[in-house]
Amino acid sequence: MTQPRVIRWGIIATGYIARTFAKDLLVDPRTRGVVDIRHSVVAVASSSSQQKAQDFIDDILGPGHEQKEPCTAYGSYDALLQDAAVDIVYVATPHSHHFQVCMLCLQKGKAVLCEKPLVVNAAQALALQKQALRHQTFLMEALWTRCLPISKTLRNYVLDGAVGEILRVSADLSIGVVPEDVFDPSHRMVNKDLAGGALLDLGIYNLSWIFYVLYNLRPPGQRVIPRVMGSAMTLDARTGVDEATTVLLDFPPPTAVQDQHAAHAIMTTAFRVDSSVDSTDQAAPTVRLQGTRGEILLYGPIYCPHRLRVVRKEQGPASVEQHDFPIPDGIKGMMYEADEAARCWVDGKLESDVMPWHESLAICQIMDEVRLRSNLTYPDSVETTVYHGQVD
Ligand SMILES: NC(=O)C1=CN([C@@H]2O[C@H](COP(=O)(O)OP(=O)(O)OC[C@H]3O[C@@H](n4cnc5c(N)ncnc54)[C@H](OP(=O)(O)O)[C@@H]3O)[C@@H](O)[C@H]2O)C=CC1
Ligand SMILES: O=C1OC[C@@H](O)[C@H](O)[C@H]1O
Repeated sequence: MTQPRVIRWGIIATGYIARTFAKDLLVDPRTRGVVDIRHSVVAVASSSSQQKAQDFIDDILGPGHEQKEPCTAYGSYDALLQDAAVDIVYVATPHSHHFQVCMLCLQKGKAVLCEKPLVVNAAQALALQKQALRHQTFLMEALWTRCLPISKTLRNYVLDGAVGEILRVSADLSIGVVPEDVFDPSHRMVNKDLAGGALLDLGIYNLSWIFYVLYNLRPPGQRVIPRVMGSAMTLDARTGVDEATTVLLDFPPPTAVQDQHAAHAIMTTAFRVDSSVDSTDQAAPTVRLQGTRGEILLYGPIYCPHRLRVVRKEQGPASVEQHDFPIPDGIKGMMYEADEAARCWVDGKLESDVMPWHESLAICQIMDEVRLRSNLTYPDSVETTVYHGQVD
């Protein structure tokens, strides 16, 4: 049997999600039926200190781990990018730093999987994509939800026309916290200097689901960028980022296609209310796709829904199909996006069809317009498209 191709990852930043991602990365790929590739963490960089990177390595590769490849700790992001052993870099800094760090990675010829949102605005997304093209280097927004098995199941139902033409999508991600109690003003979730706020941090998932169904899964000639028809944004009194955002989108029918209708989408995201306060089986769906012949419903937090139901209206109650997607203890599910990025890189692709550049760009354009309507801006140093050529 052929040996799996080993993908050598460099991890940039050592916070919460970097640790979670690295742990998922090291789960034996055969446990999910993957035999063509295997992931290895060969370098970790912290902007704070080399010791912080070393502590991270000691944690993820501590006793019980079988990785054969050595892993180096770096005290700067730049130093990691000089390491020839690194094939692909996972960027896990706050939003404010994605643009500069990714530009640097691409300049050094390193493939990049960057945490969501890819960048802070559409101009930055375009500049980054030009940089990837110039250096012929892979770039992907780490929208992990798109790569989960539940998304593939949903994709098949939509493409099979299981519920007819989908005319409305609604998605909610609301986390039910009192921001003043749980987020210090310096916390990345509410800090303007780190490009915090509900829209960029949470609303990106809602937009991703909406775009997946009403854009990505349509044939290329039928993809239309939606119009923002309305939005409401409540700004955090302490820091000025948004703590609640609602957006109404209109996807006009493509002019070249007869008998196709407009589709509407509604996204809601908020800190103070919960997507569902009901933790029983009766909880409301968090993503709802309404079609001409029925609906597809997702349950659980929209970044990782655990249940999918398909309800076909003309066949009565017996037509309900349900699929559950339990995630094993100790795993979040981020290895699926790593598999996707790794395979694209092995195949010499610059982008992934699952999360293509034009879609990351289109989603940034929507977020820009929503922010513009409510006058939410980030500091110039965060919104800039001027690449400094280095990262502090
Ligand atoms: N996919 C998912 O489910 C999730 C994704 N995310 C995304 O991951 C990214 C990081 O989030 P998260 O890990 O929660 O954030 P953390 O605050 O836990 O970690 C961010 C890390 O970035 C580095 N960093 C560099 N500059 C700064 C700075 N000025 N202020 C703070 N940290 C800095 C630090 O690492 P060091 O000191 O080592 O350089 C820090 O530990 C965001 O894009 C977020 O949207 C977050 C949570 C869940
Ligand atoms: O990406 C995310 O998903 C889960 C949320 O709790 C987190 O704040 C966010 O960054």
